[in-house]
Amino acid sequence: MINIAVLGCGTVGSGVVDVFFKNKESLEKKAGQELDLKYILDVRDFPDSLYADRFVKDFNVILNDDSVSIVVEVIGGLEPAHEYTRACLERGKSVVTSNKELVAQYGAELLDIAHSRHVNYLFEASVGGGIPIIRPLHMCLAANRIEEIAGILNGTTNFILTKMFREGVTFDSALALAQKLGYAERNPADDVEGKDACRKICILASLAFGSHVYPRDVYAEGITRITQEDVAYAAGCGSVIKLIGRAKRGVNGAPITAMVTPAFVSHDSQLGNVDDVFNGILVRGDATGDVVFYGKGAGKYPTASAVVGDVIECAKATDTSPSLRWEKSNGGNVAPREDNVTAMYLRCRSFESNSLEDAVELFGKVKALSRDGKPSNEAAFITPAATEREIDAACKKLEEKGVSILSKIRVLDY
Ligand SMILES: NC(=O)C1=CN([C@@H]2O[C@H](COP(=O)(O)OP(=O)(O)OC[C@H]3O[C@@H](n4cnc5c(N)ncnc54)[C@H](OP(=O)(O)O)[C@@H]3O)[C@@H](O)[C@H]2O)C=CC1
Ligand SMILES: N[C@@H](CC=O)C(=O)O
Repeated sequence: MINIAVLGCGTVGSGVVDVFFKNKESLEKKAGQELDLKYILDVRDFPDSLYADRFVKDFNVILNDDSVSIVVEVIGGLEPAHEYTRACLERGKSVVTSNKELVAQYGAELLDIAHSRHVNYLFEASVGGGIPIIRPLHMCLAANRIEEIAGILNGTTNFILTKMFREGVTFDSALALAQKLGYAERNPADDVEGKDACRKICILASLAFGSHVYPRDVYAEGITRITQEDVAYAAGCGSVIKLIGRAKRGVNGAPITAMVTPAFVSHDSQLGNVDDVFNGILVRGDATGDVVFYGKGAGKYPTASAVVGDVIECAKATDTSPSLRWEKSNGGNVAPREDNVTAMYLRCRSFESNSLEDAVELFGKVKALSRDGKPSNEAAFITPAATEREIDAACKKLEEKGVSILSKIRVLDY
């Protein structure tokens, strides 16, 4: 018999409890053992729960019970999740989590502790909600040298963008709905400012490239500045605007490129068709080429599915998974944003000069864009690919000529 404890009974935790009891019989068959969910830890009271007798408020009850060998941490945030996870691993308990903030900050350290105690620290649910991506990366795609990963990694922002620009819902209403549906982070600014997607690309980059990548080193921009006008220009050139997290291996030992930004992607591309709460993650391997993973990226049951899958994996494991690991680093392994090479969409307004003519002069051969109702003093165009340093310098010169830059969005070819 394997005893399990769940820390945190919110959206994901309550989903884990439901899925566990609903599918207990088949989970036991898959694990090859009897399983029980012995404790549920939360700060709140749940007197009406079917499982009220399993609730505890003192973490030490779980830590000190040697019959508990798998702990699910779905409290979220850094503390006390970090302290609890360390303590459990050090006591020889495997830990399963959906907490990407914790993995992105302390993943290398926690994986090292798990290895030293011959237990597992599994976090399939930390990226892509219900989509299998962590295990495919380090197991199914193990034959490959991963060159690049790019994806829509945040369900809340993809849901908001879809609601706003397909259905005309306001930003605030779309966000409120995402919160009601259990998609958003406790602080939804983490979603809309790109921090959540940043944590996820850091986890994927750490695993794919073998050295810990910290969120503080990765440039992240959210969706709050995207306007209806930008969406119209994107549509006019066969594109959609998506929040894309991406990471690319550096050539010949150079630092990796990683960032999270809104981007124009072709409407016909694999990522251009990913809408609502769905996520899509493209992995480029040297043997397999492009593989795309798609599914619900947030929500109670999709996320619980990934968590419970990891619980079964822990129950079956006889030792630590050797391939789920990366080296500790002090950071600094990501190239500065200015080195990134990209084409850029710019929307400008000018009252004094013809901004498009100035743009051509400054950027070279730009692609002019149009939209219905474009004011005569507005210009929108896509620059040729250049480093962001060069684009920043040209934008500065444009502004010196009296042109206001209203929008600046990267153009990607995924
Ligand atoms: N929601 C989603 O779709 C997804 C979430 N995640 C991640 O999963 C984690 C959990 O998310 P989610 O379930 O949405 O968050 P919730 O806020 O819904 O759940 C967290 C639960 O933990 C409780 N809690 C807070 N502090 C403690 C504590 N010290 N001890 C015990 N319990 C505590 C909270 O109680 P109280 O509310 O009273 O503070 C709440 O019930 C986060 O890391 C999140 O980023 C990952 C993938 C998808
Ligand atoms: N807030 C996150 C939840 C899942 O990771 C998201 O919207 O993607």
